[in-house]
Amino acid sequence: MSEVLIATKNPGKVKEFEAFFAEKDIKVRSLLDLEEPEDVIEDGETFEDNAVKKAEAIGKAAGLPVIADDSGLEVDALNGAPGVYSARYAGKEKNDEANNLKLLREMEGVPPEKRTARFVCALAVYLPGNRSFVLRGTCEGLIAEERKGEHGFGYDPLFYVPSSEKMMAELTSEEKNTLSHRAKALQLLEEKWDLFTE
Ligand SMILES: O=P(O)(O)OP(=O)(O)OP(=O)(O)OC[C@H]1O[C@@H](n2cnc3c(O)ncnc32)[C@H](O)[C@@H]1O
Ligand SMILES: [Mg+2]
Repeated sequence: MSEVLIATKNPGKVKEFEAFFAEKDIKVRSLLDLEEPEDVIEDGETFEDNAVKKAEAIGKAAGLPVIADDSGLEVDALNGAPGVYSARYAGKEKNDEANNLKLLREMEGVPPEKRTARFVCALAVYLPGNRSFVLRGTCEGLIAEERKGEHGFGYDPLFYVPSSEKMMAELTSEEKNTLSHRAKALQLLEEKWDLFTE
C-alpha cells in the first residue's frame, strides 16, 4: 500500500497521521485534498459510532482503504462532557478558542484534584470488501486553569500531561506522537498492520 485516505478535515489530525505514515513511506491524503468530500453527519452516541460512520461513508464513496478518527475530551467533573460534542462544544461552528474558553468557564471553581480528564481517539478502518474495525486509544490528564503552549490543536493548551509535567500544547509534535490518545490508537493499528496491508 502506498497511499491512505484519512477521512478528516482537521489539519491538526492530518499532521499527526502524516508523521505516523511517513515512517512507513505511505502517502497520506485527507478530505482537505478532495474537491467535494461527502459531508458526514456525526450524530453517533459514541466516538466509535462516529468513526465507523465517517470511515464507511468516505470509503464506500472512494472505493479505497480509509481511516477515520473521531476523538474528543471527557472531563470527569462535567460528567464526561464535552465528549462526542468536543468539536462543537461552544457552538455549531468549530472554534478551538471558543471551545477552550467555554471549558475554562465550566471548570471555574473545580478544585485541582477534581480536574481529571482524558482524551479519547476512536480510529475506524474501512477496507473495501471487508468489515470495518475500530480501535480506541486514551490519554489521561488534568484540565489546567489557564491556557499554555503553542503546539497541537483543539484542547491541547488546557490539557496537562502528568507524565511530561507539561501541557499537551507545550510538547513537540514528536513528543505528543509518543503519548497521545491518537498515538496509542495508532500503536494498536500497527499491531493489526498485516491485516490492513494484505
Ligand atoms: O471530524 P473531522 O473532520 O475528523 O475533524 P473534527 O475536528 O470535527 O474532529 P472530531 O469530530 O473527531 O472532533 C474532535 C474534537 O476534539 C478535540 N480533539 C481531538 N483530538 C485532539 C487532540 O489531539 N488535541 C486536542 N484536541 C483534540 C478537538 O477540539 C476536535 O475538534
Ligand atoms: Mg468532526
